[in-house]
Amino acid sequence: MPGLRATFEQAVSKHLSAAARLSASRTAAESLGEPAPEPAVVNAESALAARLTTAAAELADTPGWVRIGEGRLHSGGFPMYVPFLGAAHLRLSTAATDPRVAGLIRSIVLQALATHAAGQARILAVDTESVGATFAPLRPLVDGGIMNSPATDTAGFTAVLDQAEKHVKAGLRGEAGGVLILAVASVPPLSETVAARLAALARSGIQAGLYLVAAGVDELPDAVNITVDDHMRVGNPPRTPFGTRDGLAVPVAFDPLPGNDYLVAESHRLADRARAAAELAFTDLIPADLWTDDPASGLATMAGRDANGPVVLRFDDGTPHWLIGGRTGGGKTVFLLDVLYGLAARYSPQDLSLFLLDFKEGVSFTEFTPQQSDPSYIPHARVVGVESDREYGAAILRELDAEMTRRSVVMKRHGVARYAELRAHQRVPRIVCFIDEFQVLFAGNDRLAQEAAALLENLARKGRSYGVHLVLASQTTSGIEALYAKRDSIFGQFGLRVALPGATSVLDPQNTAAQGLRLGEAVINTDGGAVGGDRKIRFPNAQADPTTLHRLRVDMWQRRGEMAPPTVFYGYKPVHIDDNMDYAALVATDQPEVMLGRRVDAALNTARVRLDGAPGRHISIVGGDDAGAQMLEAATASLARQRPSARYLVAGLAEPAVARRTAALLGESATLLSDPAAVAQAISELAETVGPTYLIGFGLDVLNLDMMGKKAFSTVLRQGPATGVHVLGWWRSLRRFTDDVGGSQGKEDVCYSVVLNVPGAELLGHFGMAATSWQPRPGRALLIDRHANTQDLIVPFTDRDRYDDQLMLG
Ligand SMILES: Nc1ncnc2c1ncn2[C@@H]1O[C@H](COP(=O)(O)OP(=O)(O)OP(=O)(O)O)[C@@H](O)[C@H]1O
Repeated sequence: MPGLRATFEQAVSKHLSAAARLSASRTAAESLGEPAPEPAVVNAESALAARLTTAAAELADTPGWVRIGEGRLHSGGFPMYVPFLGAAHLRLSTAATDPRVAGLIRSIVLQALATHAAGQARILAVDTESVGATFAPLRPLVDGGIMNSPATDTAGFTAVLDQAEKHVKAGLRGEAGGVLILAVASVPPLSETVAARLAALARSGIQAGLYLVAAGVDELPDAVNITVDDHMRVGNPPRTPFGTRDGLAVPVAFDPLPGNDYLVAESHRLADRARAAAELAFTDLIPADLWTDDPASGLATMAGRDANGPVVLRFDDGTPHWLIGGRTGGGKTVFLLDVLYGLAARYSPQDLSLFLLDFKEGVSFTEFTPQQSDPSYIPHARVVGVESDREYGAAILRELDAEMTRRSVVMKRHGVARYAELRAHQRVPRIVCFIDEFQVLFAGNDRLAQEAAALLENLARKGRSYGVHLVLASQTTSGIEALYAKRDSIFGQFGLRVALPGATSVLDPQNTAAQGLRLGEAVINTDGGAVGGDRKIRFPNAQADPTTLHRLRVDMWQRRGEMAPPTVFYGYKPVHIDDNMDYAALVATDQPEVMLGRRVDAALNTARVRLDGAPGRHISIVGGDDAGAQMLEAATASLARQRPSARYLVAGLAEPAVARRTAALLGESATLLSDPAAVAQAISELAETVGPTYLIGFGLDVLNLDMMGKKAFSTVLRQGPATGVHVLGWWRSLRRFTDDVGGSQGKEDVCYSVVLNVPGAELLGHFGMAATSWQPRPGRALLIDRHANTQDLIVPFTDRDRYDDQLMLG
């Protein structure tokens, strides 16, 4: 029987130690009924030995074979290996309540892990009759995430069967990564149902990457049967090269039990190895070729890996929006960089747009904007807002909402209903809008909060059809709960949850998967946070590899073509008129538009108001904040460029230094008046003047005009614009301003007001209801246009130094 001989040789080749090899081969030949090799036939024996040595070397590192003990031959022993992973299950007739069997199971588990590539094999342990004692020395495997906490009761055993079945199902679909070993050290008497489940697992396991080593069970299909009494006997292994019908002819002695220290140390080694293997490098997340993926059916990027392999996160119909939670310092910035670089590398800027908003000092988006020190940036970014105002957030949401409307019009025209179909007609990008500390949008529970909630809800509901995706993140429980409390219906749209260390409420309250997460780990749940839908991943630290990051960014930036840089809003930065492109472009005109600052709208337009001949064309700046003086200076500078030959009367009643600077800027066309009486006199003359003349009033509240003065001022305000006379004045008190314009009768005579640090409630009398939600804050102003009936948040033009000082102090 040459086949039998060959197979036995193969088995033996695996089993023999170098020392035993020659004598074992002689015995092997005997056991096959062949004539024992003549001691004299040294040449033949040497030839066999050489063949065995070669074969053994080839097989030495073959994963899957495990040593169970020492095969006993007449003339000595040899290491006894049996085929396991990749070939068969193992059934031991006695449970691990027999310490020798317990030792064997531990040994098999460790060998199975050791002969597989790190991270490629995992253990599901069951030990109901010894309360898990069999696996106790292997505890580091549990901590390393490659073994479960052993099931010690029937319920636990059932749960393990569920998991094994899940693995088999995934394996049969070709989706399971790695090998799963179901190590049953002991079980309670099996009910018929449970026995049938175990048998079914065994039958389908081998083709699906599940292997059982089961002790104390009566039957197991496709298993190498090992009968235990004084020693072991290896029964007929199925589908293996082991030959005889009765199994292997040699008895097998148990190996001596290794010490606990060895088991613990080996478990640590394997766990560490698995951890190291689970560690992806940032470069593993980035595809070899840039911008080759098609966004039609969704966006996908690799975020990290778990024991089953790489974990890919998607924006698609199943998980159109994501919700991320984690404490400060929990790794959110790093996780986001992984994801955003991953996406940006896969999809071109024509196929993916990024809108990035941050409402508190959190994630910084320097990678997405040109910096002075590094002009390269990720060209997918369309909007970047850092420490943004709620108003800016709402403006961006409105912009996205409008984009959905635009897309819906095109889709209707083509009679299609899905983004993928729209792409067949028009190459519009998918949009990912990331909002950090999104709950700030809802703060205040005012009109703006309601609008933001409604916009978010609409985007969350309809976004998937139009290729618009939201990623909301928060560091606080209350942040996440704010979303839930706002509209339950929004919460449900966030199918993909990412829990980073310290995350509390992104997962279902019953779901404890995020407990004990460490930095660099996250729980990914694609089932809306429900228990059981979790994958615990490790993600690489993008910041640890700045060189690669930079190279990738420069590469993308150089390919950006016509792609314009994003609109950038740094909420904490002052804006200076000298940096404003519109200011730089001003030319002389008799229809001047005075520039006051930057609007907090999606396009971050310059805030400008027209000073033409229509009634009310004056500007009041109201509030004690000395930003008022600086804004007036900037406004005057913008006016001077358009009206270089006009007359300017500069009243320096407050902030005299700024007033002087302003007069100096205007040159010969300016008259600086520092005395209230002189200013009052000038006003009465203005009432008779024909323009173009501008009164630039620093601290008009000082005037305290008498009856005549008030009358003259009213005349200037009411009739001035028609004759080319306009007032640009700063009042440090609202009361003085309303008084100077003649109370409610004069309200309409000044149609533009910029309110600084005057609380909204105080504005009611003069400006009406709409302005009362104004909350004064440094670096912001409310621009009220009475005639257009608008109130808009602006960042007023101020001096650079002032805010630099403040920032340094802060
Ligand atoms: N995957 C990782 N591997 C190793 N270290 C990490 C990983 N992710 C984060 N870290 C470490 O944790 C630190 C904090 O991470 P990160 O800045 O991303 O947190 P954050 O949640 O954004 O914090 P904050 O909101 O306070 O800025 C990083 O500087 C880094 O040292």
